[in-house]
Amino acid sequence: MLRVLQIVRLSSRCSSSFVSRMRFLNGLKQNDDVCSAALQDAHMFLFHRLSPLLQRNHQGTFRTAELRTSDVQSLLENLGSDRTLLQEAVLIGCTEQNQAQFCLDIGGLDQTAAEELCGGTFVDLRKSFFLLSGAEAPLVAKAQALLRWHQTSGFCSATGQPTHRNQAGSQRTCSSSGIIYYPKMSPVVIVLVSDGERCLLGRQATFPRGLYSALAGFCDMGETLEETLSREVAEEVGLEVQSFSFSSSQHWPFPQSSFMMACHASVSPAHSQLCVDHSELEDARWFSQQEVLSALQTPPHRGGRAPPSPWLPPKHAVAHRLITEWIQNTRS
Ligand SMILES: NC(=O)C1=CN([C@@H]2O[C@H](COP(=O)(O)OP(=O)(O)OC[C@H]3O[C@@H](n4cnc5c(N)ncnc54)[C@H](O)[C@@H]3O)[C@@H](O)[C@H]2O)C=CC1
Ligand SMILES: [Mg+2]
Repeated sequence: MLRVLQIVRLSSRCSSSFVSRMRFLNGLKQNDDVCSAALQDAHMFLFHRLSPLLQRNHQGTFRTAELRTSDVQSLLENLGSDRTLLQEAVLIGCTEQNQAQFCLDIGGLDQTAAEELCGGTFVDLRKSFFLLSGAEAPLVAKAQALLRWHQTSGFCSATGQPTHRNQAGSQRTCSSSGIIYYPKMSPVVIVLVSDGERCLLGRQATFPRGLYSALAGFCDMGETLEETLSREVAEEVGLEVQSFSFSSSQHWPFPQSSFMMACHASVSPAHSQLCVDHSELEDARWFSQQEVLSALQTPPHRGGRAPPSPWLPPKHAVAHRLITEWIQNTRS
């Protein structure tokens, strides 16, 4: 109990609300009692078999359903589940007012009944990620990644024995060996290559028709960011990078959690002849500023009619940010 009070006092004494929130969250991860107390009055993000619950408002835009712990408790009772399912909730963040945010997957319960009771729909993450705006999309992606990790990490890979989670869901421990497991992400470098005048975009055969994006590749064990970047560009399009700069990063939930590190890179215009590895990319091409600018100005493609060419990644993707930064930098 003393520890609980210390964490609450430590958080509330801090002058910066950001520092206070980070200390509060860290306290919840470290202390199961504090976390259990926070779970009793928290914001809850509901999932059904890893699809988040969304509601449509009067303007036709989508939001995550705003549920509190007490709403979820009533829902579980109405669906004939016992309240202990709530203990499977996973901590994902906290509001500006230091109110904890948790997610919970109720995949074992009746989906249609849950949707009727909540007035919403469970929407596949690939779709919901692009329907949501602002801070909601990354929060839902994070929640789904954590829920998926718990669903696939029930046993220790060294002993085969069950693992048990802490209350926050930030780690799992093997009941036999004591090995601690943490949620896993794969580091990926994504790079927009330019020759000064044009930028290089490529597409995999599995991309939707017309979609071109920046080059991307998983980091090999032991590689630095710059080594991955140079290797991927060499492997995929046969070019040698001269220089690069870091732009920003993003957690990307598809197909599984990746940590995307986004960079700009330049190659010499005298050595810009592409030699595409077609086992990795269906196509890769240089695009002029004008082509990229008009693709950026095309309204989002919603299916039906033919897609624009090139069709660029949506705003939530860090590839979109790289492309808009390149346009700004080359025009200024
Ligand atoms: N957020 C964004 O703007 C964008 C994100 N991406 C993401 O970047 C990621 C990497 O891009 P790719 O060109 O597919 O990578 P890639 O060029 O490294 O090729 C994928 C292949 O790498 C191998 N691989 C090595 N380590 C792996 C790991 N940890 N997980 C899975 N496969 C591994 C597999 O054989 C796989 O088929 C993809 O998951 C994709 O979704 C790609 C473009 C834009
Ligand atoms: Mg690649």
